[in-house]
Amino acid sequence: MFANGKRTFINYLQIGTTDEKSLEANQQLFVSNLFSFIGYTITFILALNAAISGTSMLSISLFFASGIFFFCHQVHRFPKLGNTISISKSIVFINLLLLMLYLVYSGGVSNTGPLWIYIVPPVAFFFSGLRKGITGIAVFVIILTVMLFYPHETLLQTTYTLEFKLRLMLSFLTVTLLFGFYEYSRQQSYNRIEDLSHKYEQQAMHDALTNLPNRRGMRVYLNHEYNRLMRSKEPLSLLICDIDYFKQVNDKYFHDGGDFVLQSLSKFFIEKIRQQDIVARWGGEEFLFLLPNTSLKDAVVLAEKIRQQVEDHIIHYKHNDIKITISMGVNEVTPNVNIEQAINIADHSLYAAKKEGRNQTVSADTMKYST
Ligand SMILES: Nc1nc2c(ncn2[C@@H]2O[C@H](COP(=O)(O)OP(=O)(O)OP(=O)(O)O)[C@@H](O)[C@H]2O)c(=O)[nH]1
Repeated sequence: MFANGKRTFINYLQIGTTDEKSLEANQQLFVSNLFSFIGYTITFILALNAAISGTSMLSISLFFASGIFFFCHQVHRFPKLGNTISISKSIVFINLLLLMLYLVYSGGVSNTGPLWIYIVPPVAFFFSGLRKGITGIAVFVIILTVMLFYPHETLLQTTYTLEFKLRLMLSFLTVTLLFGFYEYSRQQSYNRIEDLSHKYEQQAMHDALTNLPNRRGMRVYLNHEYNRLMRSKEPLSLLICDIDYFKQVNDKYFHDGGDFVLQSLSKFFIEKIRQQDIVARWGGEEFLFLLPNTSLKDAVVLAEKIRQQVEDHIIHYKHNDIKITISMGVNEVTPNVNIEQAINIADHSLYAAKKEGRNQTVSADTMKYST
């Protein structure tokens, strides 16, 4: 029973949250709903209290404010209105400021109205962030100062002692400063976490040795280009490349020498491809090229060009001149096969190139293009 009530209440506070929205947006919505809920509940109780005390103007104002807070919660039921989080946050904040100003102006019940103004700084910073929050609070402080210190209290319906007014302003500014500092530290931590998460995401998508995208990173590009192919029907080709007898490079120049060859070959590939092409380290000494807007025929021409240039290229490593060759398998991706099948077909072509004697390109249409 209690658990059911709790679930219903949480569901009520989750009005407007959807799976399509980001976690952060849903969290903001939840807190905004919670704030609206607290806002309309408390103002409603205060309104009743004011009505019982006979302060009808205050009671009407509080009922009105309560209604607006309630609207801010319910507005998320109407997504057609647009960005309901932004609408709700703005209205809640303006409503709160006006209500606080009215409480100071009227004195509220037994002149205790000004005690509520300390709600303003946390709400301002939560809803608007540091900069906009400070601006909102500055506007509030200016209006408040004018109201409180205007000669002969013309702008007040009640009277406060000068001591009270000075202490109210001073304590309000202190609370603002503390919340501002808290918000600043929170934002700094958030930015740091976001930078770190971006950095780790990049690391997870890239190969540490060559700095090329790794399998995981390449999958993102592959899916993106495959989806584009399905929409635009523009040609898309894959080229899979493997270094020949790489084990011998490792045996002769040790693992560091092998690593150096992988690094310089990666740089070499980057120089040879167009800006829209992607090359990834697909395995140990295997590279996968993704060539958008490229037909099978053009991909074979490019593969042959690269293969030839690698053959002619000399890698200088610790006074050694290292020469390597590569084998290539080429395939064009078509809408009737999925990306995995397309890679497999390119892999089979590579296997055929190896079997035929290496240092050559084999196209998926099984034609051999060079020796
Ligand atoms: N230095 C270095 N070597 C690697 C790395 N990843 C894989 N290798 C080596 O690459 C070699 C691949 O050897 P094989 O699969 O026998 O292939 P291969 O010698 O290139 O012969 P073929 O591919 O048949 O032409 C192995 O010795 C692996 O240890 C790496 O990151 N650095």
